[in-house]
Amino acid sequence: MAAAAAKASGLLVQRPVTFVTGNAKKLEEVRAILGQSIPFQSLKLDLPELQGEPEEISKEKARLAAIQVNGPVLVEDTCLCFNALKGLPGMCKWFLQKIGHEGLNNLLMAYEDKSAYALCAFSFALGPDTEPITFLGKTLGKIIPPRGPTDFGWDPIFQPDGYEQTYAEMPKEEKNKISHRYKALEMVKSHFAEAGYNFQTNR
Ligand SMILES: O=P(O)(O)OP(=O)(O)OP(=O)(O)OC[C@H]1O[C@@H](n2cnc3c(O)ncnc32)[C@H](O)[C@@H]1O
Ligand SMILES: [Mg+2]
Repeated sequence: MAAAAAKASGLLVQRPVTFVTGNAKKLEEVRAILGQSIPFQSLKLDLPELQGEPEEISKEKARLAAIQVNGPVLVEDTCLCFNALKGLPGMCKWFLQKIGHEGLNNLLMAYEDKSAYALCAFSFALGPDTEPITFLGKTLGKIIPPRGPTDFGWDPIFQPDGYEQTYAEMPKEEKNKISHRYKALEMVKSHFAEAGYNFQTNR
């Protein structure tokens, strides 16, 4: 709706888009994936670790971020989901911090099925008074004992289907071509192109 309105009126949005996250590694990937395609500024803010369905968490993050920024925001919520556990643990930041890579492997010890998926839900809101729109990206893979650098979340224990390397072992450019985040951002890009937003980059 908001997108259609923006297009129909050739809406010039008086503010830049702000990507809100407390996670520097996410920001790095979003920058690399978007390049110059969507100019944005970033704001480091620790939004609450909400519970619920990924799409709903992401939308709520966007609502909270739009209130703080009082302008257009982009946020994302990412989770690692185990098929044997019917999509759990869903993974919030604290869960990973407490249980660690080994704990996550142990969770699956009792199951033969080690398959999993990484799910990324981006949400975009034009401002505090508009309903956020959500874009999902999903990459299938499996959970393995950790391999590779440990600087980004659960990357060392997630091996995408069709690859012999974990996300952590892959060159960044490779991850950014197949990742859950990349797929969701492709949809964000299409939406922005279709809506024809014209964001002002200075206030
Ligand atoms: O401020 P936000 O954007 O919420 O940043 P966050 O670090 O809290 O991020 P999430 O709640 O979306 O993510 C939950 C956990 O998943 C981790 N994570 C997110 N994306 C990841 C990726 O692409 N690879 C590995 N771990 C990731 C992240 O480090 C957290 O520990
Ligand atoms: Mg979070």
